Amino acid sequence: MATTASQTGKEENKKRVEIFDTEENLAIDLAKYTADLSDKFCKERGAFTVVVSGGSLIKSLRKLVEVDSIDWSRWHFFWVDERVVPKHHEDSNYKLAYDSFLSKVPIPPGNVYAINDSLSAEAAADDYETCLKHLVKTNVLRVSDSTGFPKFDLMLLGMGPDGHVASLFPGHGLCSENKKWVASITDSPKPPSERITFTFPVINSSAHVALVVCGSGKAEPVQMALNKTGSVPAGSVSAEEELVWFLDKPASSKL
Ligand SMILES: O=C(O)[C@H](O)[C@@H](O)[C@H](O)[C@H](O)COP(=O)(O)O
Repeated sequence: MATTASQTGKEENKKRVEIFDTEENLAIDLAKYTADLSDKFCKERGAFTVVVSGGSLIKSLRKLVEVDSIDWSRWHFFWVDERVVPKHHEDSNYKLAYDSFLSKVPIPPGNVYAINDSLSAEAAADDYETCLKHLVKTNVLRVSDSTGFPKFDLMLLGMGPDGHVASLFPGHGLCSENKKWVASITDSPKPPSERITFTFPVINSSAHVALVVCGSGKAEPVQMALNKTGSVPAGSVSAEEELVWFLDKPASSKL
């Protein structure tokens, strides 16, 4: 059972907060939310562009693999950030998503866009950006009319205990990067230190963003992000259609 903040009049334009008694119920609702958007975009444009983070978000996608109605052949799958390690390294977000999700659903392998793991962080970021620009040219990926940045249909993001999203960390200069679509970082405070990450203009040009946050250890940054009582990167996340926060009770305990 979820409590929607919009029922309490807290809804701001294009932002909704859903609070769940358990992570299990959150995962069930997240699967339905994602499947509904997949149906919508597959009907509207014959494709569905989905971006995931690493971390515990992938575990919360487990119920999605049980949804029979999804047309996986239309999915195009991306990462909002990735560690610059070999694809099958234990720190790889590709490996994390493959083992828990991609290996269980029939998304065409050519529609799964992993980084080129033979490149340096900087070259891998440029290479990923080139890949996105090609997908814009071939109309797989839309561009936002208002920002000119790529407009993914759905981003499914986690948030760190310091309020970071993707690999955009508090106080890091990358949080204000407003030209690049994909940037590299070599001093990530969360190991491993070398990563690539989408920038905020790309994240915030998404049609839909789901910020999935569980556990009492994140209650403080959730409160800071939602009540604007402090600046954490997650507080800067927005979406062109709708941003939905999926919280379990412990993560919402300071709201
Ligand atoms: O590559 C990464 O490290 C992730 O993309 C990162 O942004 C993650 O989403 C947060 O750190 C939350 O991770 P947890 O949910 O596991 O705390």
